[in-house]
Amino acid sequence: MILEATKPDSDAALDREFNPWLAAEARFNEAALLLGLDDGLQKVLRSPALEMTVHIPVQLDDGRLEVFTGYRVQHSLARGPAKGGIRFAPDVTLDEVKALASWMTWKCAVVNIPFGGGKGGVICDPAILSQNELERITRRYTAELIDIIGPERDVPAPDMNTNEQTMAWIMDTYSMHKRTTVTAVVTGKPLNLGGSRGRVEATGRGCLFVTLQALRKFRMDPAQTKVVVQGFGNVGGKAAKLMHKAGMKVISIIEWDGALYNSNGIDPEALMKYKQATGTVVGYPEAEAIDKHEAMFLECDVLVPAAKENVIHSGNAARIKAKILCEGANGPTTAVADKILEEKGIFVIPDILANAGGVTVSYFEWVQDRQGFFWNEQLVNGRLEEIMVNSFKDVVDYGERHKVHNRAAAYMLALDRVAFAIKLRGIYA
Ligand SMILES: NC(=O)C1=CN([C@@H]2O[C@H](COP(=O)(O)OP(=O)(O)OC[C@H]3O[C@@H](n4cnc5c(N)ncnc54)[C@H](O)[C@@H]3O)[C@@H](O)[C@H]2O)C=CC1
Ligand SMILES: O=C(O)CCC(=O)C(=O)O
Repeated sequence: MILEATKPDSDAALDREFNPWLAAEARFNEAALLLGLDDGLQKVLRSPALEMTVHIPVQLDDGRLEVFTGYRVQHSLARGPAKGGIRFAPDVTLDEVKALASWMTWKCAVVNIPFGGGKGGVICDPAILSQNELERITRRYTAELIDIIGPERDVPAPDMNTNEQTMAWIMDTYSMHKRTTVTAVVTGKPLNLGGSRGRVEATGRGCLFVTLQALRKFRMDPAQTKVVVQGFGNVGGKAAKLMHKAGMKVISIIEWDGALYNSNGIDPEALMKYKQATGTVVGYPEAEAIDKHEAMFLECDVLVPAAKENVIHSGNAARIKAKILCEGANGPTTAVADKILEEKGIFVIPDILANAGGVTVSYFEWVQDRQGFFWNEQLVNGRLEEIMVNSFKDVVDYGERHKVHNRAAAYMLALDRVAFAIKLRGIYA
């Protein structure tokens, strides 16, 4: 929601600013220029390797036949199989999936795991579909992708409105076609179907690890740290829970239908129980209701946008008061807003670093499936912490060395790693 008073000048400017593919390109261009990446490599990295659109006929519960449109984009395979989630939402577009796929390429490179980037989406509204309808959509979508996915090719995972159950259906459909059980075709599966311990909390836990590093850098005490979280789903819900456990005060939670405030801190586990019971955070008795459009601009130390793209834009970035922005969502900040945040001196932990805990534990899941040997949660979390802490240090040190902000540093580091792999493989000769 953009407030009328803060709308950018024209609808065309707004469209440009909010188009995720153009936003991804703007960040790519900035990093490529700073790196002095040659034109040929820029061309290779600029466009996705593969864009697939499928139209999926599915019978609805009432007998009607409906056709749903789905996408899978593989942006780069230079460093390994494509990796990235699948989202179900009514407003999915090919440009959005392309942007998300390219962000996966850079994200996997930032945390230095052996994957390229991919992403998928199906235009549908899970809120009005039954479980049976969702299962039929998922299975038919998977069947259409059979030739392009696989443990060595492209390994999907959950994203918005998809979950362990969706991954189980994908694994089963793929396995039926291959006539053997192939657990490593997707990650984010249920534990007893080849899932990894720690995956459900991994993205939020990764947000915690990088936030703790930022607090340490600025000599801030977690016990004195006030946090605002937007989006109380997988990423935001777990990040809030783990930050609360680490001693921080989660003073506000913002959801699509309302926001909550308590200056003494909200207990995210109690709120999650309330949300599971009622379907909403609205009406939670241990916090006061506040304006959901204003909550992001509260005085706080850490803001965690963990809902969707483009929530921080040219019309509102100047109003952010947080000292640290930990981007749990993909693309929550527009490229134009980057400059405003930089001028304000806000320390941004960019999405391709901040939310990389999810794909990191997905990598661990893929490894465990292929080994047929499963790790305990302590080992998963310990290895995740090591990767997130080292990656934070890599990005921040790189930025300080090259005198660029953290997002540019993360992109430069990632582009450099992917370009190096391309050169080594000799694709670019
Ligand atoms: N699930 C994962 O492992 C990863 C997810 N992400 C990104 O994190 C973001 C959130 O993903 P998940 O938590 O998985 O999705 P989710 O569907 O579990 O949670 C999203 C939450 O945001 C809320 N929300 C939607 N619109 C909102 C609005 N306008 N204001 C406030 N809240 C709103 C929803 O009600 C929901 O509770 C997405 O950008 C996703 O791409 C990034 C890395 C990994
Ligand atoms: O776990 C994965 O493989 C991908 C998660 C994802 O889609 C993301 O990081 O945006």
